Amino acid sequence: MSTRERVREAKRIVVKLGTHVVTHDGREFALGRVFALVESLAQLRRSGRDVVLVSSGAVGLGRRALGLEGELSLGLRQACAAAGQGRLIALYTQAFGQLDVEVAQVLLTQEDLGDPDRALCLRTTLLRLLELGAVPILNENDSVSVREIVELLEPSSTEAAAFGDNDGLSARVAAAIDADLLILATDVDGLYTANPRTDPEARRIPSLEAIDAETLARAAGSSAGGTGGMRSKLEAARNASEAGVDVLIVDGHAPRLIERALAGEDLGTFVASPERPSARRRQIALAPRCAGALILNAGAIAALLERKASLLPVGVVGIEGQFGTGALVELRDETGRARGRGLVNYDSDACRELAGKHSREIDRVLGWRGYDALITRDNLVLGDVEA
Ligand SMILES: Nc1ncnc2c1ncn2[C@@H]1O[C@H](COP(=O)(O)OP(=O)(O)O)[C@@H](O)[C@H]1O
Ligand SMILES: N[C@@H](CCC(=O)OP(=O)(O)O)C(=O)O
Repeated sequence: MSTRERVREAKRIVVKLGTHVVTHDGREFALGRVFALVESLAQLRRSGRDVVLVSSGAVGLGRRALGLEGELSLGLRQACAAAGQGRLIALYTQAFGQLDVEVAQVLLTQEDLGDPDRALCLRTTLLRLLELGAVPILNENDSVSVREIVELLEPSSTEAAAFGDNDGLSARVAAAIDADLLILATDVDGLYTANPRTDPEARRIPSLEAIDAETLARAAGSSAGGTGGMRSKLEAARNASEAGVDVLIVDGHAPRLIERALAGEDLGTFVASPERPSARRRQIALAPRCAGALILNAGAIAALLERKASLLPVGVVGIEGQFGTGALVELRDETGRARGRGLVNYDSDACRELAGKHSREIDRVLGWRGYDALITRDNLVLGDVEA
């Protein structure tokens, strides 16, 4: 599957908005920009995709509310985060609520993500929220976070550097919930050959196969008020892609950013995950049982085997069982022989309505439109797998 197709087909998406996307100058809420992004994300959610938002901005909003100017000590930053976080989530709750999408706040520390029990609780909480149609909104729990204290005490320690900010947090969350795509929205449209604010010759790098020491060396410095800088985005991108998540670094100020990114437009820097197909294939092949079955005609079987195509509704002649979106189903030919397995993009009722139809009819048949395929290529495993 090409880069563009992978982005287009992403079903579970984590979007991280940096301080300079959420605010003007690190303190004033960027109402128009954020509400436009909320509209796009609500639309994604309503189209059946899972959306998790990681939003910075608490310190900036709190700083404004408390009337604080200039450099802030760690204690004051933590106090600002406490004052700003409530305002931030209130704005999101209002905005998503106007579009009939519920939100749920989760505040995290790096310790939460490092502890297996707490990480499992987090995964379960997020997956339940997604099943319920909500958009979880995450931020680091700055007021109790010891990360920055570690950084202050040991500024050069590699451990301190490994404790990222919301870039690192969003990468770990994306990995924990098996997200397909992580969008890091910042104030620059991707990684450049050098910092574009200081080097007018710098050129954008549209995609990266691997993030090595040379790539990391290109990224230094953050904009005033942000904490991570491009380097922390690249480290986050490396961690996420190693865990099977594709990553897109984009300019959060660009109009209709989410729609254009998901349409496959060349917008920022794309970091493809080399792991994804095999990790996903293993998961599908090894799952103990299927929730139902799709019966395919000969043309569909040939398309899957010979053209490595996704499974379109037009090639499906029957459905067995009741299952939800994302369930694992068996694929059988018309003689009843098992030919593979896959994770379905539609529930069994929708599959029954769509069977035998052309993908262009999905809107008309269902009254809404998700994916063109019933099972996308990445979520298919063909050949002998246990039924
Ligand atoms: N090679 C590079 N390419 C792009 N941006 C870079 C590069 N090196 C450093 N930067 C800086 O990284 C900044 C983005 O990081 P940051 O300010 O932390 O964003 P955010 O607040 O969204 O997390 C850019 O504004 C830019 O000045
Ligand atoms: N947790 C902090 C943001 C920390 C952070 O990661 O900032 P940024 O690098 O701008 O995404 C806040 O809400 O202000």
